[in-house]
Amino acid sequence: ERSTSSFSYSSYHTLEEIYSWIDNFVAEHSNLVSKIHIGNSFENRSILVLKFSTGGSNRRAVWIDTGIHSREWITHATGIWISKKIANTYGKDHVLKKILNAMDIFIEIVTNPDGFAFTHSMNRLWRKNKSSQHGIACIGVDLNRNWKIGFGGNGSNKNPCSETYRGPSPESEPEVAAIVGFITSHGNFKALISIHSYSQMVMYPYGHSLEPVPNHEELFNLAKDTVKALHKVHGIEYIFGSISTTLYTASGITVDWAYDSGIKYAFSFELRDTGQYGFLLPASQIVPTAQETWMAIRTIMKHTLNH
Ligand SMILES: O=C(NO)N[C@H](Cc1ccccc1)C(=O)O
Ligand SMILES: [Zn+2]
Repeated sequence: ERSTSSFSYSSYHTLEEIYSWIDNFVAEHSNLVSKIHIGNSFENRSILVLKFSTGGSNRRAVWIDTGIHSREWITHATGIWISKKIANTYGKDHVLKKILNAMDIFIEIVTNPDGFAFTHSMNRLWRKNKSSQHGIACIGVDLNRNWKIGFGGNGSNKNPCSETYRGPSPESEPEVAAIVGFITSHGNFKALISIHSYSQMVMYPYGHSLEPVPNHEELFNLAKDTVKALHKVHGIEYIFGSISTTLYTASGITVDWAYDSGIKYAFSFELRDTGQYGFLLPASQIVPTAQETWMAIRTIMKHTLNH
């Protein structure tokens, strides 16, 4: 379509529809939003990031990624809705105004484009990317096991047929290498939120070890405030804590790399629901889920701004 006004924020969309929405959205909000191409996927699709900035140069930055696991469709839909929310309200939401006067926000909506296309074409429950290796029959690497901190540890799998296959080496996957390159060369990211579904959780490092991170008390309290802000919107209950103690050991994950790279406010969300629909969350829950997730993200950004 020519504009985002005909785009339904309460529906799930294909890769093509999301990419054309991105172009329309940037065109309609060019004073605040720009599109950055940070790399290409294994199957050579563009990897795109939205940058929200009111000026300055190399300001402190917040990173948000959705869709690293392609079947988690509620996360892409949430990323789209939140992008529109930021553009629509940064002039009147005083907290958001303060955040954007001092920091930039980067949102990568389709973090695993090849896998996402595959969930529309062949397999709705595909999780991994679509990389292949000569002589190996099974396809795809779990992009939440390919990061270099903790790579190869317990909680990741060396079998290419596994859903948590870590890949041949750290950052072997272009979808991961693109983010590592971008965040590392930028050098001023202060917070990262990697968004998954489902289980309704707000979690922080480490996933690869039971050892608490140095600022674990601060992260515990911030996670508590975050789930409280989320609950206030529609009464949805989230649990929170470190990944390894709240869920299980997971190695080579996004937030452990981010934390180890100096991003002290690194979180992973698991959105709705708790298993009734799981990855097949009805489209009727997109807007409510995005509304409550926005208040959670806003809480973390506000804390980052003030610390
Ligand atoms: O896959 C999902 N949820 O979609 N989550 C689990 C647990 C998790 C979540 C966040 C960070 C690390 C680990 C996973 O195995 O990756
Ligand atoms: Zn996931």
